[in-house]
Amino acid sequence: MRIDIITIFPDYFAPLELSLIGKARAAGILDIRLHDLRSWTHDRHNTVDDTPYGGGPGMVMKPEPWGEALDAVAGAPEPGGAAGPGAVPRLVVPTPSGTPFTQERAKRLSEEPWLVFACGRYEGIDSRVAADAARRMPVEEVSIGDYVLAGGESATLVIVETVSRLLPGVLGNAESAVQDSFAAGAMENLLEGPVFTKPARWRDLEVPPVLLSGDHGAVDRWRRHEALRKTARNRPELLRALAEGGMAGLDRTD
Ligand SMILES: COC(=O)COc1cccc(COC(=O)c2cn[nH]c2)c1
Repeated sequence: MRIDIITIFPDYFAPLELSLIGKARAAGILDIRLHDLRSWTHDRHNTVDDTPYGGGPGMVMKPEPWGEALDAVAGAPEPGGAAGPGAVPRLVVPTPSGTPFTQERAKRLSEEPWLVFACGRYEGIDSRVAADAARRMPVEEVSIGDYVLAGGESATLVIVETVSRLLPGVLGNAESAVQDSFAAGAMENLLEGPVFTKPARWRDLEVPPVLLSGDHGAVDRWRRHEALRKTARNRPELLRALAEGGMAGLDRTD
C-alpha cells in the first residue's frame, strides 16, 4: 500500500519511522511519503491560510496550494510504484465534520492500494479543494471522534496505524492471532475483558483460577462473560445493537 500525507507539519509523522509501521516500511509492505504543503506556495511567506469569506473567527486554508499539491501527489502514479499504473488514490480528509471512523471502515481502507491524507488546520480547508479533488478521485471526510483537534495530523496517525496493522505481514504472529479471535463469532462487537500474564499472584492479587485450569471451554465461557460485563458497563449501546441484531452469536455455547 502506498500512503501519501500532505501537511504543514511533516515532522509530526516521525513516529511512522518506529515499531511495526517502521518495519513494514523497511520491508516494502508500506510506502509512506510525506509532503510539506508549503512546497506548493510561491510567496515569500509561504502563505497557506487567509481570512474566511463571510467573516467569523480564525483562518481558512487557501485552495491554491492544496490544488497544486494534490495535482503533484495524487496525479499519475510513477510507473512501477506501489500503486499500479493508472491507479487513482482515495483522498482521506480527517475532520470533526466527517463520517465516523470504525474498525470496519479501517478494514475497507486497508484493501485500497493508495491513500492520500490531507491534514487540515485552522478552521479547515477551503471546501472547493475536496470538490475539485472529487472530480478525479474518491474523497472521504473522516471523523475519529466528537472533539476538535488543532489539525488533522493526530487523526491521520490514528487512521494510518489502525489501517496499517490490518495489512498482511505488518503484525507479528502473536498480535494477528489476537485480531483474528475478535473477528470470529460471539466476541465480535464486544469489548475485550481483563487479560493476565505471569506471575499468578502479584501484590496479593490473584489471576482468576479458571485461566490456570487448562479447561479451554471454561476459559472461553469466562472470557465471553467478562466481555459482556465490560461491554454492559462501558458501552451498553453496543449490547443493544447486538441484541437488535437477533442475538447473533451471543447464544452460542462453544
Ligand atoms: C474538510 O476538512 C477540513 O477542512 C479539515 O480541517 C480541519 C480543521 C481543524 C482540525 C482538523 C482535524 O480533524 C479533527 O479535529 C478531528 C477529526 N476527527 N475528529 C476530530 C481538520
